[in-house]
Amino acid sequence: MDRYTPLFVNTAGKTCCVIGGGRVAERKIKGLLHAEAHIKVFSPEITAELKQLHDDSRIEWIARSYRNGDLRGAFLVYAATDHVEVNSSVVQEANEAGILVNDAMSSERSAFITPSVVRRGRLSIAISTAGAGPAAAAEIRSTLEQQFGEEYETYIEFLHQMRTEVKARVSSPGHRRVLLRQLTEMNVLEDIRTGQFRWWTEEEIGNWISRNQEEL
Ligand SMILES: C[C@@]1(CC(=O)O)C2=NC(=C\c3[nH]c(c(CCC(=O)O)c3CC(=O)O)Cc3[nH]c(c(CC(=O)O)c3CCC(=O)O)/C=C3\N/C(=C\2)[C@@H](CCC(=O)O)[C@]3(C)CC(=O)O)/[C@H]1CCC(=O)O
Ligand SMILES: NC(=O)c1ccc[n+]([C@@H]2O[C@H](COP(=O)([O-])OP(=O)(O)OC[C@H]3O[C@@H](n4cnc5c(N)ncnc54)[C@H](O)[C@@H]3O)[C@@H](O)[C@H]2O)c1
Repeated sequence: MDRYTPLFVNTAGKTCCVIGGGRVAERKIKGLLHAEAHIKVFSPEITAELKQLHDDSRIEWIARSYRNGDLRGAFLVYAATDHVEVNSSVVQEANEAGILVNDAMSSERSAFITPSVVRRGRLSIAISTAGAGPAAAAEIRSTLEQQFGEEYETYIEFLHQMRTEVKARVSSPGHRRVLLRQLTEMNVLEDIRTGQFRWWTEEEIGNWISRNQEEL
């Protein structure tokens, strides 16, 4: 398969099962933890870092090999063992139960694939090569990380704050659209980069909205 539908899935509080506890499983788990999923790991052994997460009660660990039935109640499933037959059984159970599954050994068997991700607060840029070259995806991530620096976290948070206020205070969709477009035309990113940015108070936001609305 060479064409996929990109999605951003809300996994907060949802049970996600990971079969296997090696380096690859650890990477998938860190991504899931970032998105506040409830993680159940089935694996006889796990990495030191996963052991620490388990000791800190951040993940659930079932310290044994995978058994048919383990996926009951799962929202998403990741097969990340080093045994192709185990991964295939996991995929089969998930498919029969209608649960979306990722097989770290095969994009062909996977219902979804894991992208490489640039994270800047609310901004996520996900990259996939449709399984053709995961290392290339990671390299492209590195390039994009240079282009989209840490300043984007503040920038996007500012836009979010302003958009929330505009939505609350301006009822006309046409006016909202014009105001929101004006926001992206301001030099906020440059101000953040040069250390001149400061957060606006609620009063300042209100004044900006009134001033700009008068001009519409
Ligand atoms: C992006 C990333 C996300 C993540 O895992 O979080 C990810 N792989 C990453 C790294 C990576 N993977 C591999 C290497 C070693 C170098 C090499 O072989 O190239 C490295 C580099 C490294 O480890 O540094 C080997 C590898 N990967 C897969 C196979 C099996 C196969 O292709 O059949 C094999 C061969 C195994 C073997 O030969 O034994 C399969 C998949 N890997 C995917 C994702 C999915 C496709 C993504 C896409 O569409 O591009 C897919 C299909 C399934 C999935 O896992 O969802 C993450 C980078 C994160 C980052 O740094 O940003
Ligand atoms: N998708 C990717 O990003 C990617 C990257 C590199 C490698 N891979 C593939 O993923 C596989 C796993 O890589 P790794 O580096 O994490 O390997 P690893 O050997 O470090 O980890 C394998 C894990 O699977 C567990 N396991 C083995 N049999 C099991 C079973 N029956 N039930 C539950 N858990 C079981 C082991 O205890 C171990 O924790 C590799 O063999 C390779 O084919 C995928």
